[in-house]
Amino acid sequence: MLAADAVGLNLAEVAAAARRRLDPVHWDFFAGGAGNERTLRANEAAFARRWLRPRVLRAAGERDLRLSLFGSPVSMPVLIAPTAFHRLAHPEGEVATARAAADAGTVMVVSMAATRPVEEIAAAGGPLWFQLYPHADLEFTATVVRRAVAAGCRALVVTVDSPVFGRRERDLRHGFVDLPPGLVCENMRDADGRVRPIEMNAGVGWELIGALRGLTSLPILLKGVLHPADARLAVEHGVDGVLVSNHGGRQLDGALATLDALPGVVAAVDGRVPVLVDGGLRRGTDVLVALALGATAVLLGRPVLWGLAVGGAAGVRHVLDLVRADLDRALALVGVARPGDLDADLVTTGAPG
Ligand SMILES: Cc1cc2nc3c(=O)[nH]c(=O)nc-3n(C[C@H](O)[C@H](O)[C@H](O)COP(=O)(O)O)c2cc1C
Ligand SMILES: O=C(O)C(=O)c1ccccc1
Repeated sequence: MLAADAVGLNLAEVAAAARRRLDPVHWDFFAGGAGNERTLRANEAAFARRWLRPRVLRAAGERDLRLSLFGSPVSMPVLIAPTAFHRLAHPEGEVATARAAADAGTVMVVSMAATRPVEEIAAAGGPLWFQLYPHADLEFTATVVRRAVAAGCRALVVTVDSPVFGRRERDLRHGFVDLPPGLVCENMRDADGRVRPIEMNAGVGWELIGALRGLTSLPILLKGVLHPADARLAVEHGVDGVLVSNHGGRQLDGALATLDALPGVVAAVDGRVPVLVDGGLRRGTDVLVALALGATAVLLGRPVLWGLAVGGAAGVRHVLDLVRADLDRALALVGVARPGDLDADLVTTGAPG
């Protein structure tokens, strides 16, 4: 274990420690967002606008954070979001992240842009889900999906907020356009073993869901839904879960904060499938607010990268442990034992009433 004071008492301190260690170009790649980074800032700011209105004398007793998601048992409703290029943060890359997820008893969503082969990531422990960018070449997509399934991934997370790549000015300033020599997207190999470039696909429509259904019987989650109408369409097309996300502010700058999008999506889905959310969660109390507003679970993106940069698997574990302890304490303080028992009336914007 890492000494807490060497890594940070909270995620902001872990971020500061990571910043001291990382190449500034890589820090900016991880930390940055699209355009003016309005959406990047809005994700965190949305939590700061919510206030908790705890209940007292509820005799809630010991907390129990466990739940099961699409057949994967998890020790808490906090998962690891798919993020690209973990070897820029630590030489062991995604394998270290997976070991921490397994130790903490949660799901790691493996990015299609991972820098370690999915088989090696899976050998470090599970459960894993696999994130997919819809590729124009369905045969190539099929190759990638078959490989992820064979490695043991238990769900597909299809990212739909990226018909084109967001414009990230920090990366443009640095001229950071690709992985350094020696690192590749190991899971982008086609049937001949050649590494394909990550491609965005602006030509894809709702027929994608049916096409993916033809490739696998795994649960399919749609990542990057903000509009209630799309949430409704997703359910009508038979997706198994909806992930409210604006890609951590890295795609459409000006997109609303995910916490502000969440209630509309939750209402549209109306309990038919689980709704997950990511973006700007930095405290157990943020997790609590997202769950109270209707999320079944949340995902962490950048904080996991900060932990990885600071201490490899132990650093990621530290991040997950901090959030778990913080969530447990926050639940006790609002008088709730199980995340599923949280209610929206525990959260207010501070308006009178
Ligand atoms: C460096 C970085 C790389 C990312 N790579 C991917 C990716 O490959 N696929 C994807 O669906 N989302 C990707 N995301 C978005 C995350 O899955 C997630 O939506 C976002 O980071 C959540 O916000 P947070 O970082 O504020 O927790 C990436 C985010 C970051 C910061
Ligand atoms: O999705 C991202 O945000 C991201 O940064 C990325 C970078 C390279 C390949 C794929 C995704």
